[in-house]
Amino acid sequence: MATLPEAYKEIPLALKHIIPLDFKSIDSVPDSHAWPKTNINNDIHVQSENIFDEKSISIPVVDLMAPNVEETIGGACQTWGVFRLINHGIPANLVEEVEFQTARLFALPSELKMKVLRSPGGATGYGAPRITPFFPKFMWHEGFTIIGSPLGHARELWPHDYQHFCDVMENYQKQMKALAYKILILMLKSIGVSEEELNWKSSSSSSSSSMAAESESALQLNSFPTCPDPTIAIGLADHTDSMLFTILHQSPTKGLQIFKDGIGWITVPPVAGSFVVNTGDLLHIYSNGKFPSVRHRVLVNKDRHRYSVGFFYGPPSNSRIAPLDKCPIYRSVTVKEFLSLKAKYLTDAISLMKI
Ligand SMILES: C=C1C[C@]23C[C@@]1(O)CC[C@H]2[C@@]12CCC[C@@](C)(C(=O)O1)[C@H]2[C@@H]3C(=O)O
Ligand SMILES: O=C(O)CCC(=O)C(=O)O
Ligand SMILES: [Fe+2]
Repeated sequence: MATLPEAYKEIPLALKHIIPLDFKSIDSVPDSHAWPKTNINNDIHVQSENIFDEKSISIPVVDLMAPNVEETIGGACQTWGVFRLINHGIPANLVEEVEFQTARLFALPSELKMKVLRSPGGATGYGAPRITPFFPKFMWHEGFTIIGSPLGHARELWPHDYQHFCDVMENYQKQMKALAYKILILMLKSIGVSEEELNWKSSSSSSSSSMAAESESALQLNSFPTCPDPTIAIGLADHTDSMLFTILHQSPTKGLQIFKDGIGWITVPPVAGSFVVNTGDLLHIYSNGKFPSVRHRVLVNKDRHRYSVGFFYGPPSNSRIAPLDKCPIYRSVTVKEFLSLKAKYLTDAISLMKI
């Protein structure tokens, strides 16, 4: 039974922080969504006026079938917090279907999408990013979160035609879960931890079985509509993801950027057939700081509506994670507890965990 939604119940959001703008009816950026230019342009790598040549800086590539995969994953997580995953085994037609269904959902009229609005203490459904209350301006984004079956919401959206959407999203989550487990084991092996040493247990579970069977995940469909003035709007503001790691598919329009110390913002363009995997806060704690969660953001585009699909993978929310190290620098924490801290303190949540 998924308990992730329970983790959000205690942290209700105001409706103004959940309801996205009706982007279809907009022909200029309203003040509520207009960010001071410096917030977006003071960084090294922005849109087309780049100081850096995009081709000269690229993130590491991890080939899941390569013999040295463990080493490349470890290196990428340690120095970048992000890598491009190839040879992952997820069928291209499934990914295409997911993207198609994502575009189909966001193309619905705003009144219909509002029928499946995330509730203030809810985790699933349509809405603005959870990080919205932390920023002075709103983001150029609408999302739809799925945890487990999207049946209830899909029925509301398409009363006579919901099954295919559900089949595609459920199949994708199932395949992503298996892929995520493989990635996790490789990440841990690279820091000398074996599959048997995975040390979290769901408090409701009587067995001491490892993560293979016990995990919780969320599928986040992201929509970044075309924007009349991308120089003053932001798709997703600077953030780190909360779970262990995220496996991301991007539609063929760039927008994602990661922040690298000493360099600045680096664009991570979409490459057909690959996923982008990025480290999250729980992995940061679990690896005792060896794999820091990576800061990233999303820029928007004047002519192309961009979509992305993130699979957020983590331990069960009632389980406790403790750093895998003889000298832990972070205290142990339940996933639920960490998500509440993140909802209250955002970027400071990790430092609050320091011993
Ligand atoms: C498990 C989750 C991670 C996430 C919150 C969520 O319940 C599903 C949506 C995820 C997302 C996607 C956009 C950025 C983000 C910070 C947000 O507001 O919602 C992440 C959340 C997260 O990683 O904390
Ligand atoms: O759209 C993207 O490329 C990234 C989305 C993202 O950061 C997220 O869903 O947390
Ligand atoms: Fe993210």
